[in-house]
Amino acid sequence: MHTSHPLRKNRHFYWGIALNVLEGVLSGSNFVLLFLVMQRVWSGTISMRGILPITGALAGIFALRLVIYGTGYVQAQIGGAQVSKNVRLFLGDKIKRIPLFRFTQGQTGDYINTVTSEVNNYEKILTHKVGDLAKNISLSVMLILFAGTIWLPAGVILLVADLLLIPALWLSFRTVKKYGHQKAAICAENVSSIVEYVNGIQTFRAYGVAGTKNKTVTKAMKDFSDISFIYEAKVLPIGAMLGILIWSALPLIMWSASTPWRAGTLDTVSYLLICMLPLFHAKLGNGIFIDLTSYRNLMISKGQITRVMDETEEQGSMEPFHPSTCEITFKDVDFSYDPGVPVLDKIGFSIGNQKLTAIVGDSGSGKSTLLNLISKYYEAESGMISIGGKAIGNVAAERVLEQISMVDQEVFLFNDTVRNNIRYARPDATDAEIEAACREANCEDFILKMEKGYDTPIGENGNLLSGGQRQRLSIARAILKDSPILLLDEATANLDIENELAVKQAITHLLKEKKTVVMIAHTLSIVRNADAILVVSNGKIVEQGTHDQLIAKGGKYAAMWQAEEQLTA
Ligand SMILES: Nc1ncnc2c1ncn2[C@@H]1O[C@H](COP(=O)(O)OP(=O)(O)OP(=O)(O)O)[C@@H](O)[C@H]1O
Repeated sequence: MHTSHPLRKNRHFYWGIALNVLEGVLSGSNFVLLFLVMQRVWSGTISMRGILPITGALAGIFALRLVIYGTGYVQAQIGGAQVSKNVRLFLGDKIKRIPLFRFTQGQTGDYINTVTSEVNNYEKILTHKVGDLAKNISLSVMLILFAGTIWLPAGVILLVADLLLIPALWLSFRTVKKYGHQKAAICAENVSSIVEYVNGIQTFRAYGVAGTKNKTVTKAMKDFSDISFIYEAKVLPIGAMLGILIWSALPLIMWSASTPWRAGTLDTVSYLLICMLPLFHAKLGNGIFIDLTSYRNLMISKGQITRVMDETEEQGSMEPFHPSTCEITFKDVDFSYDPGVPVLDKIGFSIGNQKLTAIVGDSGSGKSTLLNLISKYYEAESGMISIGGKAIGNVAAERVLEQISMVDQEVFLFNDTVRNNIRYARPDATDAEIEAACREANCEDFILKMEKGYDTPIGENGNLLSGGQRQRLSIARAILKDSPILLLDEATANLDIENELAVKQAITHLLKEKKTVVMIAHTLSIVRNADAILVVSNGKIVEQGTHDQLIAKGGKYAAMWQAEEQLTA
């Protein structure tokens, strides 16, 4: 998709720099003209006719600088915007290939921060910093050369003053290295905590913890301002010391040039001018110091961008994956989210092709983890998972997911119309197909009651809908996708009776088609008619069979069944 590396600078950027250098040189030439005027004033040869060409030249240079500045600015902006557009496109594409589990490891804030702030920072380097540096450095060189031409030692003194930038930058770069990375890490945490706060605002408010949670966000922000303060406090003295040392070129030149001036080998105008130049030169030196320090700081952003660009991508072949059957087999599968804390322990079982298999077990026993592994949300540590006899370890998650529809507790909806939210399941579906799926999923009633029916926007993450309505929309998506495997996390317990019935009816419609269904059941009544039931406990399958077989066995399932019967009696 991208022919060159997205961070590569383009010709607009180089044009921007070249024009900035030219502008710096032209600003320097003002001093030459000033020198000529001062010489004439001093020698008393100033006349209107003599001053006119100089004023004309000054005006000409001013106009030229204006044009060059404008063009350079525009070129740098275009160049920077193009690079940041390419970087953002590249990162967007890249994020698609980063293994899904990375997004649950607190990386989301990091990615958002990289794609937004860090890319902005990098753009700032290209559009402003490098151009400013090019201009200030070329003007500084002009001043040194001009001072040196008038009286060589003055040029040497200014050059030595500029060389002081080397130790000063060495010190400031060390500070940037030490605190800049901390600053970047805290900034990413900041974004994570804000994203979490905004996403969870309803829950936080519902439980009255919006204030407490807000404190977490405020703390994250305070941490950021603290580290920024420490950083500035460390860099500031270096800059101040450098400023004083560069400025000392003024008394030094004034004093050392007074000897040739008194001896008459240096004329008064030259003496005055080389005494004035260090003032401008010192200001430039400080500017260069500040710009290079912040350039180095902004380069941390480039490092962050490169880190995301180089992240390990999802492994697995993108070849089409069409298993002949949809029998799902786990063989000796081990898995842990955190190293050393096993969640699944040498688990093995088979889910029949086009059969309804229910998974039951205690909370935290590993039921959702099984679905996470089938959908390649996570990878097994060892052992083999296969679909239709084909190991999915070597197949890209995208390809495996083409065979799977998921209906789980967390329904993600886009800030778009009802129709488009369903269409994501199958982009080429017709309106009639979408509406049919919604009818099957018991959604039609509430959709048609909405102001614009299927074309009603449902707000960010569908926050204009109830929990049951969201679940039914996710079932409609699964019906529309019509994939051969269906992974279902039945969670109707937190719905009101009306919604629970509507969702259960929708699930019954969903199960009408012959599919391989793996259903996590939180209530056992729903699994009575399953072809097979797997009972999970502590990351192991402890029992399996039909409802009747397991009841007859009188083990864990039978105990769970009895407990539920007593509860509903
Ligand atoms: N992203 C994660 N990171 C670390 N540990 C996790 C993660 N997700 C789940 N776990 C842990 O793995 C274990 C199994 O979790 P899992 O969600 O598979 O259980 P479950 O049987 O589906 O539970 P429930 O019925 O409550 O949904 C639990 O101890 C849980 O704390």
